[in-house]
Amino acid sequence: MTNVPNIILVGPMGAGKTTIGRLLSQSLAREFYDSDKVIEENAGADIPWIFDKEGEEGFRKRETCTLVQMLNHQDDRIVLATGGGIVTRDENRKLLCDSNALVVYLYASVAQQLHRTSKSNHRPLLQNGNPKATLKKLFQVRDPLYREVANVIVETDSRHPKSVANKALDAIKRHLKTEKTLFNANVNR
Ligand SMILES: Nc1ncnc2c1ncn2[C@@H]1O[C@H](COP(=O)(O)OP(=O)(O)O)[C@@H](O)[C@H]1O
Ligand SMILES: O=C(O)C1=C[C@@H](OP(=O)(O)O)[C@@H](O)[C@H](O)C1
Ligand SMILES: [Mg+2]
Repeated sequence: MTNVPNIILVGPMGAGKTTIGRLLSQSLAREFYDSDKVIEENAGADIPWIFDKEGEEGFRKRETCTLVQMLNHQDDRIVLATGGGIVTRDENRKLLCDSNALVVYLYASVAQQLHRTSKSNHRPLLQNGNPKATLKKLFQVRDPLYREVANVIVETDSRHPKSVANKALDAIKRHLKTEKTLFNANVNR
């Protein structure tokens, strides 16, 4: 599938962006990047450390720089998994919408987000207070923002990662086919 543009995955914590992104990159024989990992490599420190020393604002600045860096990537087309908060800055949403990338929103219910994030402690926003209430609050604010930037939405609840990756690939192909049909219809008008 050489005609598939850069693929960028957005969605809440625990939607499976990192996991599905890696699987998609293998299916498409592409480089895989995770914006959180790139931020950590650039900073020489992990995300909990960045939140602790620079606050969320410091992390968001680094996240925007990383998004710009990844969108300017000169190599072959890539698959990029983002962090769940990438859509919170207007600037980032504009970057995503103005890019040629195909943006996939991996949807997960709050119950699934909670279940899938409960096994790890590397997400600073879920370390204090009530994780369920936090995820619910974030989802209310962010779900419309994910929808605003997405070309394709893939539901991930009660599915194995491999079937979600296959479902995403099918949805991407369908989207590209529709775009091509619309383009041809306009050209032949
Ligand atoms: N579709 C899925 N079904 C079951 N578990 C999943 C699914 N997608 C991801 N997971 C698991 O959920 C956890 C969080 O996934 P991750 O890819 O880190 O999410 P994100 O990057 O969106 O925060 C991991 O343990 C992963 O193995
Ligand atoms: O939702 C968020 O604001 C965040 C999500 C995390 O990434 P994942 O969505 O991959 O967990 C990471 O970027 C950071 O902890 C903040
Ligand atoms: Mg991730």
